[in-house]
Amino acid sequence: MDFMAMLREERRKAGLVAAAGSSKVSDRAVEVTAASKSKEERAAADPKPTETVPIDFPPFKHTVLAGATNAVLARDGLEAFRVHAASGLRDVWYIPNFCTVEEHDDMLEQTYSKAASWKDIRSRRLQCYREPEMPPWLDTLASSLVQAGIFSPAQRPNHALLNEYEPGQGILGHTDGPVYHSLVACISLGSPATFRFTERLLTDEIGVREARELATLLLQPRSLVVFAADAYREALHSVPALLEEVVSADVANIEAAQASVGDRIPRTTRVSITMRTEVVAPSPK
Ligand SMILES: O=C(O)CCC(=O)C(=O)O
Ligand SMILES: [Fe+2]
Repeated sequence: MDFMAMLREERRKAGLVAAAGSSKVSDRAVEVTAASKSKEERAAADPKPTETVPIDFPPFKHTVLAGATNAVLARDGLEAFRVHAASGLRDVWYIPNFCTVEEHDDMLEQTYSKAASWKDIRSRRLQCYREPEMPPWLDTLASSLVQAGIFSPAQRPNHALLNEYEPGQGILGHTDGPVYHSLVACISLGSPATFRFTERLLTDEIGVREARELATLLLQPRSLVVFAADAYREALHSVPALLEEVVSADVANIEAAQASVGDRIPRTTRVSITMRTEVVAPSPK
């Protein structure tokens, strides 16, 4: 498929992704709901919580992620990791080495374990989990994000979305929407990739003028990117569909990502884990 056709396809699919991201029940919950329909009907008068099915992931070897920068994070808070974008875009943080190599490999092993349930879309593959059906390893990640002070205990992430991108795949500019609190943390596994913020145009500006680029980041494996507030609400974020990254001078986190202008980095498979907090807890059906 040529690049323009791929973009058209991605645009068509973006609606489906948004729908998948905002649906109130996971695939597993749907299966459980369908299988126990008559039981549910009987239980209509009996407001017992719906039974959940344990997800049989292999044991996760870590109780908390212990990457080298976490000590700095615990001592100084997120401020030390703020991305200073020339556009003035605030509320984006880049944390290199958020997990160790061993933790990274363990998370990839969990991602590809037999218990994982993938949803295929044309432009990439997804796994989507939400409490109370979060696999133990993603629960550990949620705890680590609270321990690191990124999420407050009251807004512990209750939703995990895994995206797998093959070389040449990406995600078009989008916002994550009001379904979640306006704070996202995304850990990268496997390939490095560019992550870009662009201006969110008003309806009457679309097609009239080009959206401004607000910040380009290079996300290295084992890093965590966090964004919130205006970067969440007023900017679109995307991962360009590339076969190779060419690092330019406007990469806002070039030092923290330990890259140099002109570096060419071929894309391999990348898995991202996006952790968010749904505003309203899913109500048992
Ligand atoms: O893969 C990424 O880094 C971003 C994923 C993303 O934006 C999303 O799932 O909403
Ligand atoms: Fe997103």
